[in-house]
Amino acid sequence: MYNRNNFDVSKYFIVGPENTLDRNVEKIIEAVIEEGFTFIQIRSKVASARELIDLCVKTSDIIKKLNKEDQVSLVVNDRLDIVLAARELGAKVDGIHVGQTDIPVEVCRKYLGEDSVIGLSARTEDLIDYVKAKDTTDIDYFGAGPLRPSTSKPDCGLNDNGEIITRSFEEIKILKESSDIPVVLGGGVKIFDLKDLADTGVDGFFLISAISQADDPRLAARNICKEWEKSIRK
Ligand SMILES: Cc1ncc(COP(=O)(O)OP(=O)(O)O)c(N)n1
Ligand SMILES: Cc1ncsc1CCOP(=O)(O)O
Ligand SMILES: [Mg+2]
Repeated sequence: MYNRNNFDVSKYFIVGPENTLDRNVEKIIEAVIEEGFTFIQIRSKVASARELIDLCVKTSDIIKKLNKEDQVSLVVNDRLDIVLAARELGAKVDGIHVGQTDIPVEVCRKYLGEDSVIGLSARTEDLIDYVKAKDTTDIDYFGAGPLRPSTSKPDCGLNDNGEIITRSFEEIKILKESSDIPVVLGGGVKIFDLKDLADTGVDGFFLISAISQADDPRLAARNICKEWEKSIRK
């Protein structure tokens, strides 16, 4: 029922109510899906559990209404409880995205089941080591980055000295070549990065602000999808 055997991380939009400049989150999600995005992550560090569950149910309804349940996957950032609660209310939430300090992948797999999508993130250089040393059986894709400092996640790429370490396209290419599961890259990604990103061979990009803070999110999503498709075809 969930999309584990059939998901596309190529055009991956992350959003929560704190990202949209007070504009309606569902409307932006609907526009982004209509324009061609293939993967949606609900992520909020401020919304209540009820708000998150409600947003999951509404997003699942949008995907269903657009008849894209097989083409567009929906996951929740960090919150296993929200995935389970939204499913209980009938939403098709395909899985979860977790990072290094979140609920372990094995625990997510146990509660979500074999057909759920589970993404894991870490800094690009840590993932290069991770793929060599660890078992990736329960992980369906890697979220890596950042490419640039991210205003949506200011701690992304922060090292122990308080510096933001961004990743070069060359490192991203090395990660992609060493990984046996899909790699999606994000953190400060803008439309003008897509060609270089596509050239690294990564399976997709993820972003928040390039769409959620754009004057016209629908137009931004359309242009970003077109640019990615053009870039991977070259
Ligand atoms: C696709 C994707 N990649 C990376 C992240 C970051 O996850 P994490 O490091 O756990 O940080 P938070 O997003 O929880 O602040 C992500 N969410 N999605
Ligand atoms: C969730 C997340 N994880 C790593 S960077 C990031 C935020 C990306 O947002 P933006 O595209 O606005 O930099
Ligand atoms: Mg997390």
